Amino acid sequence: MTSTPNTAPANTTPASYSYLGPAGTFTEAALKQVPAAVGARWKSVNNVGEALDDVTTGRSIAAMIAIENSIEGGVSATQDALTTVPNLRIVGEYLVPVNFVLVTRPGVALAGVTVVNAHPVAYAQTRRWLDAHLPSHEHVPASSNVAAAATLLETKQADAAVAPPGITEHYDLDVVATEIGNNKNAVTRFVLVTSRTELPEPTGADKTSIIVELPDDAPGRLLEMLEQFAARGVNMSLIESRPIGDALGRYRFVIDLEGHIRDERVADALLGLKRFSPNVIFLGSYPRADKLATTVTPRYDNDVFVEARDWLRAITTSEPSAAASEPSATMNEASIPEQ
Ligand SMILES: O=C(O)C(=O)C[C@]1(C(=O)O)C=C[C@@H](O)C=C1
Repeated sequence: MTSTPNTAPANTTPASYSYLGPAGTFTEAALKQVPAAVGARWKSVNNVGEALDDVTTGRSIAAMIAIENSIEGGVSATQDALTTVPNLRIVGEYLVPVNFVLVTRPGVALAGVTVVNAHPVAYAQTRRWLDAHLPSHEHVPASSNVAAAATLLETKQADAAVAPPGITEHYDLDVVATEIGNNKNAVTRFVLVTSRTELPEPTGADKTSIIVELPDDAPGRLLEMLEQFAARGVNMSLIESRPIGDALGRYRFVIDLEGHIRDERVADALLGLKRFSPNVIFLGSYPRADKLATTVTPRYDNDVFVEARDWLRAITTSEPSAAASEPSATMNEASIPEQ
Protein backbone atom coordinates (compact mmCIF):
# COMPACT_ATOMS: atom_id res chain seq x y z
CA MET A 1 0.00 0.00 0.00
CA THR A 2 1.40 3.44 -0.89
CA SER A 3 1.07 6.33 1.48
CA THR A 4 0.55 9.95 0.45
CA PRO A 5 3.02 12.36 2.02
CA ASN A 6 1.19 14.94 4.07
CA THR A 7 3.96 17.53 4.18
CA ALA A 8 5.16 19.74 1.33
CA PRO A 9 8.61 18.93 -0.11
CA ALA A 10 11.36 20.88 1.65
CA ASN A 11 12.30 22.84 -1.49
CA THR A 12 8.75 24.17 -2.16
CA THR A 13 9.01 27.92 -2.70
CA PRO A 14 6.32 30.02 -0.99
CA ALA A 15 3.48 31.39 -3.13
CA SER A 16 4.43 34.61 -4.92
CA TYR A 17 2.39 37.77 -5.28
CA SER A 18 3.35 40.02 -8.20
CA TYR A 19 3.10 43.79 -7.84
CA LEU A 20 4.30 46.89 -9.67
CA GLY A 21 7.52 47.71 -7.87
CA PRO A 22 10.05 48.44 -6.65
CA ALA A 23 9.27 48.57 -2.91
CA GLY A 24 7.50 51.75 -1.86
CA THR A 25 4.92 51.98 -4.68
CA PHE A 26 1.23 52.53 -4.00
CA THR A 27 0.73 49.05 -5.46
CA GLU A 28 2.92 47.64 -2.69
CA ALA A 29 0.80 49.57 -0.14
CA ALA A 30 -2.29 47.86 -1.62
CA LEU A 31 -0.67 44.42 -1.36
CA LYS A 32 0.13 45.10 2.30
CA GLN A 33 -3.65 45.11 2.88
CA VAL A 34 -3.97 41.43 1.81
CA PRO A 35 -3.78 39.18 4.90
CA ALA A 36 -2.97 36.07 2.80
CA ALA A 37 0.07 37.81 1.30
CA VAL A 38 1.77 38.25 4.67
CA GLY A 39 4.75 35.90 4.77
CA ALA A 40 4.48 35.09 1.05
CA ARG A 41 7.13 36.01 -1.53
CA TRP A 42 6.49 39.37 -3.22
CA LYS A 43 7.67 39.66 -6.81
CA SER A 44 8.32 43.19 -8.09
CA VAL A 45 7.45 43.62 -11.79
CA ASN A 46 7.69 46.50 -14.29
CA ASN A 47 4.18 46.61 -15.74
CA VAL A 48 0.64 45.22 -15.62
CA GLY A 49 1.27 42.81 -18.52
CA GLU A 50 4.18 41.22 -16.66
CA ALA A 51 2.10 40.92 -13.46
CA LEU A 52 -0.75 39.16 -15.29
CA ASP A 53 1.67 36.96 -17.19
CA ASP A 54 3.08 35.77 -13.85
CA VAL A 55 -0.43 34.73 -12.86
CA THR A 56 -1.36 32.94 -16.09
CA THR A 57 1.94 31.01 -16.18
CA GLY A 58 1.68 30.08 -12.49
CA ARG A 59 4.84 31.96 -11.46
CA SER A 60 2.63 33.87 -9.00
CA ILE A 61 -0.66 32.91 -7.42
CA ALA A 62 -1.95 36.48 -7.63
CA ALA A 63 -1.11 39.96 -8.88
CA MET A 64 -2.03 43.35 -7.45
CA ILE A 65 -2.83 45.90 -10.17
CA ALA A 66 -4.16 49.49 -10.23
CA ILE A 67 -7.52 49.65 -12.01
CA GLU A 68 -9.11 53.04 -11.26
CA ASN A 69 -8.10 56.43 -9.92
CA SER A 70 -10.50 59.00 -8.51
CA ILE A 71 -8.95 61.76 -10.66
CA GLU A 72 -7.89 59.92 -13.81
CA GLY A 73 -10.66 57.30 -14.04
CA GLY A 74 -9.97 53.79 -15.30
CA VAL A 75 -6.35 52.70 -15.79
CA SER A 76 -6.59 51.86 -19.48
CA ALA A 77 -3.52 49.55 -19.53
CA THR A 78 -5.23 47.40 -16.88
CA GLN A 79 -8.66 47.46 -18.52
CA ASP A 80 -7.15 46.40 -21.85
CA ALA A 81 -4.96 43.69 -20.32
CA LEU A 82 -7.95 42.19 -18.47
CA THR A 83 -9.84 42.09 -21.77
CA THR A 84 -7.13 40.29 -23.71
CA VAL A 85 -5.67 37.89 -21.12
CA PRO A 86 -8.20 35.05 -20.67
CA ASN A 87 -9.17 33.19 -17.48
CA LEU A 88 -8.38 35.87 -14.94
CA ARG A 89 -10.50 36.58 -11.88
CA ILE A 90 -10.59 39.59 -9.61
CA VAL A 91 -10.90 38.31 -6.02
CA GLY A 92 -10.56 41.51 -4.00
CA GLU A 93 -10.32 45.29 -4.21
CA TYR A 94 -8.21 47.66 -2.11
CA LEU A 95 -8.16 51.45 -1.83
CA VAL A 96 -4.99 53.49 -1.35
CA PRO A 97 -4.95 57.28 -0.80
CA VAL A 98 -2.48 58.73 -3.30
CA ASN A 99 -0.52 61.87 -2.76
CA PHE A 100 2.70 62.92 -4.38
CA VAL A 101 5.92 64.76 -3.68
CA LEU A 102 8.51 66.11 -6.11
CA VAL A 103 12.02 64.78 -5.41
CA THR A 104 15.38 65.72 -6.89
CA ARG A 105 18.88 64.30 -6.87
CA PRO A 106 20.57 65.64 -3.68
CA GLY A 107 21.56 69.28 -4.17
CA VAL A 108 19.24 70.04 -7.14
CA ALA A 109 16.81 72.86 -6.26
CA LEU A 110 13.31 73.29 -7.76
CA ALA A 111 14.62 76.17 -9.90
CA GLY A 112 17.10 73.77 -11.55
CA VAL A 113 14.45 71.26 -12.70
CA THR A 114 13.71 70.96 -16.43
CA VAL A 115 13.07 67.23 -16.95
CA VAL A 116 10.60 65.33 -14.72
CA ASN A 117 10.33 61.54 -14.46
CA ALA A 118 6.82 60.28 -13.68
CA HIS A 119 4.52 57.30 -14.13
CA PRO A 120 1.88 58.43 -16.69
CA VAL A 121 -1.02 58.04 -14.21
CA ALA A 122 0.90 59.99 -11.56
CA TYR A 123 1.87 62.62 -14.13
CA ALA A 124 -1.78 63.15 -15.07
CA GLN A 125 -2.62 63.60 -11.38
CA THR A 126 0.12 66.22 -10.80
CA ARG A 127 -0.01 68.02 -14.12
CA ARG A 128 -1.73 71.11 -12.72
CA TRP A 129 1.04 71.71 -10.14
CA LEU A 130 3.81 70.92 -12.63
CA ASP A 131 2.37 73.28 -15.26
CA ALA A 132 2.04 76.07 -12.68
CA HIS A 133 5.48 75.67 -11.07
CA LEU A 134 7.58 74.25 -13.93
CA PRO A 135 5.78 75.59 -17.04
CA SER A 136 8.44 74.50 -19.52
CA HIS A 137 9.25 71.09 -18.00
CA GLU A 138 9.67 67.98 -20.14
CA HIS A 139 8.02 64.71 -19.00
CA VAL A 140 9.89 61.39 -19.19
CA PRO A 141 7.56 58.44 -18.49
CA ALA A 142 8.55 55.86 -15.87
CA SER A 143 7.24 52.34 -15.18
CA SER A 144 6.17 53.24 -11.60
CA ASN A 145 6.32 56.13 -9.14
CA VAL A 146 9.22 54.58 -7.27
CA ALA A 147 11.07 53.64 -10.47
CA ALA A 148 10.79 57.32 -11.49
CA ALA A 149 12.61 58.36 -8.32
CA ALA A 150 15.16 55.51 -8.35
CA THR A 151 16.23 56.44 -11.89
CA LEU A 152 17.41 59.86 -10.65
CA LEU A 153 20.26 58.11 -8.84
CA GLU A 154 21.13 55.92 -11.83
CA THR A 155 21.11 58.33 -14.79
CA LYS A 156 21.11 62.09 -15.36
CA GLN A 157 18.23 61.85 -17.86
CA ALA A 158 15.86 63.75 -15.51
CA ASP A 159 16.34 66.22 -12.67
CA ALA A 160 13.24 65.44 -10.64
CA ALA A 161 10.62 62.75 -10.13
CA VAL A 162 7.01 62.55 -9.02
CA ALA A 163 7.00 60.02 -6.17
CA PRO A 164 5.01 58.71 -3.17
CA PRO A 165 5.55 60.65 0.09
CA GLY A 166 7.46 57.74 1.72
CA ILE A 167 10.11 57.68 -1.01
CA THR A 168 12.94 59.04 1.19
CA GLU A 169 12.68 55.90 3.37
CA HIS A 170 14.02 54.01 0.35
CA TYR A 171 16.22 56.48 -1.55
CA ASP A 172 18.54 59.34 -0.65
CA LEU A 173 16.72 62.15 -2.49
CA ASP A 174 15.66 65.73 -1.68
CA VAL A 175 11.94 66.52 -1.37
CA VAL A 176 11.50 69.92 -3.09
CA ALA A 177 7.68 70.08 -3.01
CA THR A 178 4.92 68.19 -1.17
CA GLU A 179 1.20 67.62 -1.89
CA ILE A 180 1.57 68.27 -5.61
CA GLY A 181 -1.46 66.16 -6.57
CA ASN A 182 -4.44 67.87 -8.25
CA ASN A 183 -6.63 66.69 -5.38
CA LYS A 184 -5.28 65.79 -1.97
CA ASN A 185 -8.13 63.33 -1.40
CA ALA A 186 -7.23 61.28 -4.48
CA VAL A 187 -7.63 57.51 -4.15
CA THR A 188 -6.47 54.67 -6.38
CA ARG A 189 -8.42 51.44 -6.49
CA PHE A 190 -6.41 48.25 -6.87
CA VAL A 191 -7.59 44.71 -7.58
CA LEU A 192 -6.07 41.36 -6.69
CA VAL A 193 -6.20 39.06 -9.72
CA THR A 194 -5.78 35.27 -9.78
CA SER A 195 -6.37 32.48 -12.26
CA ARG A 196 -8.46 30.48 -9.78
CA THR A 197 -12.12 30.21 -10.63
CA GLU A 198 -13.65 29.73 -7.15
CA LEU A 199 -15.84 32.70 -6.32
CA PRO A 200 -15.40 34.62 -3.09
CA GLU A 201 -18.58 34.16 -0.98
CA PRO A 202 -21.22 36.93 -1.23
CA THR A 203 -21.00 39.36 1.70
CA GLY A 204 -23.94 41.68 0.96
CA ALA A 205 -21.37 44.39 0.08
CA ASP A 206 -19.92 43.12 -3.19
CA LYS A 207 -18.99 44.23 -6.68
CA THR A 208 -19.09 42.37 -9.97
CA SER A 209 -16.78 43.43 -12.81
CA ILE A 210 -17.55 42.64 -16.43
CA ILE A 211 -16.56 43.73 -19.93
CA VAL A 212 -19.29 43.81 -22.57
CA GLU A 213 -19.44 44.36 -26.33
CA LEU A 214 -22.54 45.54 -28.16
CA PRO A 215 -23.92 43.27 -30.91
CA ASP A 216 -23.83 46.03 -33.57
CA ASP A 217 -24.14 49.80 -33.83
CA ALA A 218 -27.90 49.95 -34.43
CA PRO A 219 -29.65 52.83 -32.63
CA GLY A 220 -30.40 52.21 -28.95
CA ARG A 221 -27.98 49.30 -28.41
CA LEU A 222 -26.31 50.97 -25.44
CA LEU A 223 -29.71 51.65 -23.92
CA GLU A 224 -30.65 48.01 -24.50
CA MET A 225 -27.53 46.94 -22.60
CA LEU A 226 -28.34 49.27 -19.70
CA GLU A 227 -31.93 48.01 -19.59
CA GLN A 228 -30.59 44.59 -18.54
CA PHE A 229 -29.45 46.20 -15.27
CA ALA A 230 -32.36 48.60 -14.86
CA ALA A 231 -34.95 45.81 -15.26
CA ARG A 232 -33.34 43.84 -12.40
CA GLY A 233 -32.60 46.75 -10.03
CA VAL A 234 -28.82 46.39 -10.46
CA ASN A 235 -26.83 49.56 -9.87
CA MET A 236 -23.56 50.32 -11.69
CA SER A 237 -20.58 51.87 -9.88
CA LEU A 238 -18.47 52.28 -13.03
CA ILE A 239 -18.98 52.29 -16.78
CA GLU A 240 -16.21 53.22 -19.18
CA SER A 241 -15.70 52.62 -22.86
CA ARG A 242 -12.47 51.33 -24.38
CA PRO A 243 -11.78 50.99 -28.10
CA ILE A 244 -12.05 47.40 -29.35
CA GLY A 245 -9.24 48.34 -31.71
CA ASP A 246 -10.37 46.81 -35.00
CA ALA A 247 -12.05 49.94 -36.45
CA LEU A 248 -12.81 53.53 -35.57
CA GLY A 249 -15.92 53.97 -33.45
CA ARG A 250 -16.00 50.40 -32.07
CA TYR A 251 -16.00 50.31 -28.27
CA ARG A 252 -16.42 47.79 -25.48
CA PHE A 253 -17.70 48.70 -22.02
CA VAL A 254 -15.93 48.09 -18.74
CA ILE A 255 -18.62 47.87 -16.06
CA ASP A 256 -18.72 47.42 -12.29
CA LEU A 257 -22.05 46.35 -10.82
CA GLU A 258 -23.18 46.49 -7.22
CA GLY A 259 -23.77 42.94 -6.03
CA HIS A 260 -22.42 39.40 -6.42
CA ILE A 261 -23.06 36.97 -9.30
CA ARG A 262 -24.70 34.70 -6.70
CA ASP A 263 -27.27 37.46 -6.07
CA GLU A 264 -30.30 36.48 -8.16
CA ARG A 265 -30.78 39.94 -9.67
CA VAL A 266 -27.12 40.13 -10.81
CA ALA A 267 -27.17 36.57 -12.22
CA ASP A 268 -30.40 37.31 -14.09
CA ALA A 269 -28.95 40.55 -15.53
CA LEU A 270 -25.85 38.65 -16.70
CA LEU A 271 -28.05 36.02 -18.39
CA GLY A 272 -29.84 38.85 -20.20
CA LEU A 273 -26.49 40.36 -21.21
CA LYS A 274 -25.16 37.02 -22.43
CA ARG A 275 -28.15 36.59 -24.74
CA PHE A 276 -27.70 40.13 -26.06
CA SER A 277 -23.93 40.56 -26.36
CA PRO A 278 -21.49 38.66 -28.61
CA ASN A 279 -18.79 38.96 -25.92
CA VAL A 280 -19.29 39.18 -22.17
CA ILE A 281 -16.17 38.76 -20.04
CA PHE A 282 -16.86 37.96 -16.39
CA LEU A 283 -13.94 39.35 -14.37
CA GLY A 284 -15.19 38.46 -10.91
CA SER A 285 -17.45 39.08 -7.93
CA TYR A 286 -15.63 40.20 -4.80
CA PRO A 287 -16.15 42.12 -1.54
CA ARG A 288 -16.17 45.91 -1.83
CA ALA A 289 -13.21 47.64 -0.20
CA ASP A 290 -15.48 50.25 1.43
CA LYS A 291 -17.75 47.46 2.82
CA LEU A 292 -20.83 49.53 1.88
CA ALA A 293 -23.80 47.14 1.82
CA THR A 294 -25.79 47.15 -1.41
CA THR A 295 -29.27 48.62 -1.08
CA VAL A 296 -31.73 46.36 -2.88
CA THR A 297 -35.28 47.40 -3.69
CA PRO A 298 -37.53 44.70 -2.13
CA ARG A 299 -38.96 43.59 -5.49
CA TYR A 300 -35.42 42.60 -6.60
CA ASP A 301 -34.60 40.52 -3.50
CA ASN A 302 -33.34 36.96 -4.01
CA ASP A 303 -36.63 35.48 -2.69
CA VAL A 304 -38.67 37.31 -5.31
CA PHE A 305 -36.63 35.74 -8.15
CA VAL A 306 -36.82 32.27 -6.54
CA GLU A 307 -40.58 32.61 -6.08
CA ALA A 308 -41.05 33.72 -9.69
CA ARG A 309 -39.05 30.73 -10.97
CA ASP A 310 -41.04 28.40 -8.76
CA TRP A 311 -44.26 29.88 -10.12
CA LEU A 312 -43.13 29.25 -13.70
CA ARG A 313 -41.95 25.72 -12.90
CA ALA A 314 -45.31 24.93 -11.31
CA ILE A 315 -47.12 26.05 -14.46
CA THR A 316 -44.87 24.24 -16.90
CA THR A 317 -44.56 20.96 -14.95
CA SER A 318 -48.03 20.95 -13.31
CA GLU A 319 -46.24 20.31 -10.01
CA PRO A 320 -47.39 22.35 -7.03
CA SER A 321 -45.38 25.44 -6.36
CA ALA A 322 -43.85 25.92 -2.92
CA ALA A 323 -45.86 29.10 -2.70
CA ALA A 324 -49.16 27.37 -3.71
CA SER A 325 -50.11 26.61 -0.12
CA GLU A 326 -49.62 30.25 0.89
CA PRO A 327 -51.77 32.79 -0.93
CA SER A 328 -49.53 35.14 -2.87
CA ALA A 329 -50.53 38.73 -3.50
CA THR A 330 -48.42 39.00 -6.63
CA MET A 331 -48.60 35.54 -8.18
CA ASN A 332 -52.20 34.45 -8.46
CA GLU A 333 -51.45 31.69 -10.94
CA ALA A 334 -49.33 29.92 -8.32
CA SER A 335 -52.52 29.07 -6.48
CA ILE A 336 -54.28 27.39 -9.44
CA PRO A 337 -55.48 24.06 -7.98
CA GLU A 338 -53.68 20.90 -9.11
CA GLN A 339 -55.46 18.87 -11.83
O1 LIG B 1 1.89 51.78 -7.61
C1 LIG B 1 2.47 52.81 -7.95
O2 LIG B 1 3.06 53.53 -7.14
C2 LIG B 1 2.44 53.23 -9.37
O3 LIG B 1 3.34 53.87 -9.82
C3 LIG B 1 1.30 52.87 -10.25
C4 LIG B 1 0.10 53.75 -10.22
C5 LIG B 1 -0.86 53.27 -11.38
O4 LIG B 1 -0.55 52.33 -12.09
O5 LIG B 1 -1.92 53.83 -11.51
C6 LIG B 1 -0.60 53.61 -8.95
C7 LIG B 1 -1.22 54.59 -8.30
C8 LIG B 1 -1.14 56.01 -8.72
O6 LIG B 1 -2.45 56.43 -9.02
C9 LIG B 1 -0.26 56.18 -9.90
C10 LIG B 1 0.39 55.15 -10.49
